[in-house]
Amino acid sequence: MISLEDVTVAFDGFTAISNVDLRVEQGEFVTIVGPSGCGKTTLLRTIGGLEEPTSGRVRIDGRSPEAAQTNADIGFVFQQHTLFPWKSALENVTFLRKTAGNAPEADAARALLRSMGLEGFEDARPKELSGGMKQRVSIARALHLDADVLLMDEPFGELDEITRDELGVEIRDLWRRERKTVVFVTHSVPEAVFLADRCLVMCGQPGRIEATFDVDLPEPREEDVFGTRSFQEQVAQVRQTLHENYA
Ligand SMILES: Nc1ncnc2c1ncn2[C@@H]1O[C@H](COP(=O)(O)OP(=O)(O)OP(=O)(O)O)[C@@H](O)[C@H]1O
Repeated sequence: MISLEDVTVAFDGFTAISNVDLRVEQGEFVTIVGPSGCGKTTLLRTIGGLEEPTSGRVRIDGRSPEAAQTNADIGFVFQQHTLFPWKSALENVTFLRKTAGNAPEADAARALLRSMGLEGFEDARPKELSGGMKQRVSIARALHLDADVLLMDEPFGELDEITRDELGVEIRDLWRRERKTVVFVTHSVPEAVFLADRCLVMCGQPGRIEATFDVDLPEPREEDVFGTRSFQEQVAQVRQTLHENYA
C-alpha cells in the first residue's frame, strides 16, 4: 500500500505539488492524467524516492521509498526506455534483477518476453527493436524484478496509437494476473480510463489532485471496450473535469 500524507515538493523555492494526500491500495491500478507541468512526474518520482518531499510523508508498505527501493520493491518504467544498448533483450530483462541482488531466472525472463509478444527477439539488441518492442522489454524488465509496486511514467508516450492500444490491453491483462500495485501517468484520457481501477485528475500550479474517478468497466478489458457507451461516458467525464480546471 502506498500512502502520501500532506506531501509538498518544491525545487529551489518553486512549488511543484502541494499538500497531496493519496492512498493506493495493494493491488490497485491507479492512473494520473493532467495538463503538462501540473506535477504528475514529480508525484510519481516522489512516490519512488527519486525526489524527496519538502514536507509531508510517503510510505510504501509502511517503509520509506528509499527502503522499498533498496529492497527492490519498486519497478520503474519511463517514457524513454532505459535499456542498455549493448545488451540483448533477455540480458536487459535479467540484469536489473541481478543488480538488485536476486538471482536472475532466465526461464522466467524468457516467459515474460514471450508474454509481451517478444518470442524470437530474446537475443536482439535494442537498436534492432521498434519503439513498442523496446517498451515491452522495459516492462518485462520491471516485471522480472517482481516488485510489488510498479511506477510507470508515460511508458507509451512515444508510441503510435494502435501500439498504445495493444500495449494497454496487454498491461491490463498482465495486471489482472499479477495484481501488482500500479501508478501510471499518461496524457491520454482514454488510456487513463481503460487501464484504471481509479483515475486521478491533477491540475493547477502547484499541482494538486482535483478529482478521483472510480472506473467501472467489464473484465477482461479488451479493445472492444473502447467502442462501448459506458467507456465513452467515463472518458467524457474525466475530460470535462480536465477542461473545467484548465487554467
Ligand atoms: N528537478 C526540477 N527542478 C526544478 N523544477 C522542476 C524539476 N522537476 C520538475 N520541475 C518543475 O515542476 C513542475 C512540474 O513538473 P512535472 O514534470 O512533474 O510535470 P508533469 O505534469 O509531469 O509535466 P509533463 O506532463 O509535461 O511531463 C514544472 O513546472 C517543472 O518545470
